[in-house]
Amino acid sequence: MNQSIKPGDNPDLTEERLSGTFDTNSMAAVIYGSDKLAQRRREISEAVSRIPELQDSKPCPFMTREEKILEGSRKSAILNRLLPGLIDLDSFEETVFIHQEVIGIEGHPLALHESLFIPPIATQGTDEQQKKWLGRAQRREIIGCYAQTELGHGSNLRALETTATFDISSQEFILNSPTITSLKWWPGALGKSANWSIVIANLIVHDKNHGPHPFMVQLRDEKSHEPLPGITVGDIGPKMAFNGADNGFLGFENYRIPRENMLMRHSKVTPDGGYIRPPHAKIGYSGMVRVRSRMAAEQGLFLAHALTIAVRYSAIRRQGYLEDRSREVKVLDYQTQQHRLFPSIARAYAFIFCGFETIRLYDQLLIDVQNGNTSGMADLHALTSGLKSVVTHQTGEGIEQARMACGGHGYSMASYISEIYGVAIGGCTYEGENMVMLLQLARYLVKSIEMIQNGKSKNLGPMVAYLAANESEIDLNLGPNEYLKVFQYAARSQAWRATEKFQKLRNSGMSKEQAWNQASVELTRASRLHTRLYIMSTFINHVGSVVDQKIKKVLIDLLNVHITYEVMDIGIYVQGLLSSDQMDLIRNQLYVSLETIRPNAVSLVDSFQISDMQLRSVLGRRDGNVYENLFKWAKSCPLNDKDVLESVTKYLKPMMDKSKL
Ligand SMILES: CCCCCCCCCCCCCCCC(=O)SCCNC(=O)CCNC(=O)[C@H](O)C(C)(C)COP(=O)(O)OP(=O)(O)OC[C@H]1O[C@@H](n2cnc3c(N)ncnc32)[C@H](O)[C@@H]1OP(=O)(O)O
Ligand SMILES: Cc1cc2nc3c(=O)[nH]c(=O)nc-3n(C[C@H](O)[C@H](O)[C@H](O)COP(=O)(O)OP(=O)(O)OC[C@H]3O[C@@H](n4cnc5c(N)ncnc54)[C@H](O)[C@@H]3O)c2cc1C
Repeated sequence: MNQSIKPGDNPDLTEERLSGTFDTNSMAAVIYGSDKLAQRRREISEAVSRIPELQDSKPCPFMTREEKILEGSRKSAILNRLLPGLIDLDSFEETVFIHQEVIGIEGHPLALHESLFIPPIATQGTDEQQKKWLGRAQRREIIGCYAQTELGHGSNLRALETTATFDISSQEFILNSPTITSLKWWPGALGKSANWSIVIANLIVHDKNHGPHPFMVQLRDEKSHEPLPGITVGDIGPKMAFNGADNGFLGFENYRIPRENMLMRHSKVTPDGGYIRPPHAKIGYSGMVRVRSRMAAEQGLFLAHALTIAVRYSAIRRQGYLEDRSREVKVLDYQTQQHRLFPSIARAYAFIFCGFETIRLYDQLLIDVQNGNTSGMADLHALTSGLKSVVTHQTGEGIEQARMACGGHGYSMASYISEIYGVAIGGCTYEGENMVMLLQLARYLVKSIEMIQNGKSKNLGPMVAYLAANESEIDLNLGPNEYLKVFQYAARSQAWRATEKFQKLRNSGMSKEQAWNQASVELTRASRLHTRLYIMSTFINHVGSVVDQKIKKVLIDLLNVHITYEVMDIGIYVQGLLSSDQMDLIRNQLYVSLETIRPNAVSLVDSFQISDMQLRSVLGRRDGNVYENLFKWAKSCPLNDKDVLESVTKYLKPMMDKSKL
């Protein structure tokens, strides 16, 4: 049963919910990993909805940037007081969720505090450093951010210019931004809110540059909040979206911090200027791997937001006719609309399933690394580099399709889809620009193929073992595992094609760097296919593990949408494997699977259980009563406070009065 049905709802939406074949609470439990987690989300939403001071003071699209930051800060402060009674304070998921629910997706002063400031202290700080700062940060006595990117450098960490030079005589590091391009640029919450930051700077000891390292740096006075002497800091201005966050700039001029402020769990500088290397050269990058490992689930949820809006709206929007000329049809009945939306529903589920898997893998890696075992770092770096790139790109595409699926009203901020889009596509850039991260994964794929070429296939990890197989024929009786083989074929042949191109260029005498550059489009294609294969196989495994038969049935239907759509989408890569008859068969299976999933479309998006408060969309309202609320929303727009605006009295009226044309 669909748990969203309530009296007074739009009957078209109720009809859809009654046609669903499964229990949406049970599906939510599968989506969020357990009945308890799904239940906690519902309880938190419910509790928040009963607290008047946590409600939006007005719709976000009617707020200026200053109002958004003020509103985010107001709610953050109230939440900090109320959190102990509302959530499990030890749960990162619940903390993120409640902020999302109460403040929304446009960012807020603490947006980076939990995800990029606290984790490096907890994982890269020594026990004493944790004792000194972790409690203060968790109680929010200080607000932090993560300052790595510079005005002139982001993707290439090795070119960062900020320096932290060790001064033995005073036992301090001296921070400097030697050039305009070395100004830190972009860190969220840095602009106006944070008073502390993790700063990534080149560690220089005895004139030797040891590369980027993390430092705990106080930026502002804890009483006055004024920037401390030697610090230049401010906001970088409005962005495409995410304007509730104050992304900032930061410069240092001979700014001194104690030696104990370098995070020293892994790399160390001793009082006499000795440098102790970390157990793995890239361990300082692990904060980024953590965020990337969470991005698939986050992005899947952004896509889920847009689809909840578009699918619900498509069920109440009537336009045009099919057979019955007496009543217009729901636009959701058009095959084109289904083709536009249903494969994205499948992707949202797939991304969330993958996302919870990579979060689990990261948590395991963290335990391993704390125990001195860094052997899993390269695998997870490669996997999360590809995943963040593919998922953010496809999420952006899916959200834009959802907007177009809502016609004209999709373009209105009342739909809220443009904000969701703007926030989500930030992910194509932050935590590593997508092309750059695809090329990181490509390094791993090329190395794997070189292992096969050197007769060491048995050393390949399970994720790349398929690169050594030799599939040349596929049974026409296509089930999920045959689709997987088709995808393996595509990913394998592209990985070999790209590697061989790189090797050929090398053998022609080209430098490694030039050959890599000349092969890079092919290499990124290989990375995308590898990642899409991983997403598909995780989806198949996840559905296989579901116990509830009604849920399993609909997830198999959704999986059929996914596998047929994905294989059609990569048709060009499987021409050598599949005949045109087989391609036709798959195409027809896709159309059948769209029809099969149609009665469950609304229930599938309802199962994400995104509350109206969190969705902030007039079009996506749970009750489907869109038109009267669109009219209310438009009337409440500040432009309608007066009938005659100054723009008219001051300019247009005099122009019309004087016009001689
Ligand atoms: C609905 C729910 C919403 C929830 C709510 C969300 C709201 C939404 C919030 C928005 C929040 C935004 C938050 C943004 C926060 C930032 O954006 S912070 C800044 C992030 N910046 C980046 O990601 C920079 C990207 N660049 C890099 O990471 C590095 O420069 C690169 C690309 C990895 C290259 O590093 P490099 O040191 O030059 O290394 P390179 O020579 O390429 O490689 C050397 C070896 O190291 C290996 N390696 C590199 N990195 C690693 C690693 N991490 N681990 C292991 N090995 C590694 C390589 O694989 C390579 O191995 P081999 O092939 O040699 O075996
Ligand atoms: C919303 C948002 C929030 C952010 N928050 C933070 C934060 O909190 N803290 C922080 O430190 N930073 C933050 N950032 C910065 C972000 O991490 C960087 O912008 C990102 O890492 C990309 O780096 P870049 O801007 O230097 O891009 P560039 O590297 O300049 O990219 C420009 C183009 O060059 C290409 N390119 C670059 N290098 C290569 C290469 N080696 N091979 C092929 N192509 C290449 C890219 O693919 C891209 O097409 C944020 C950014 C955004 C948008």
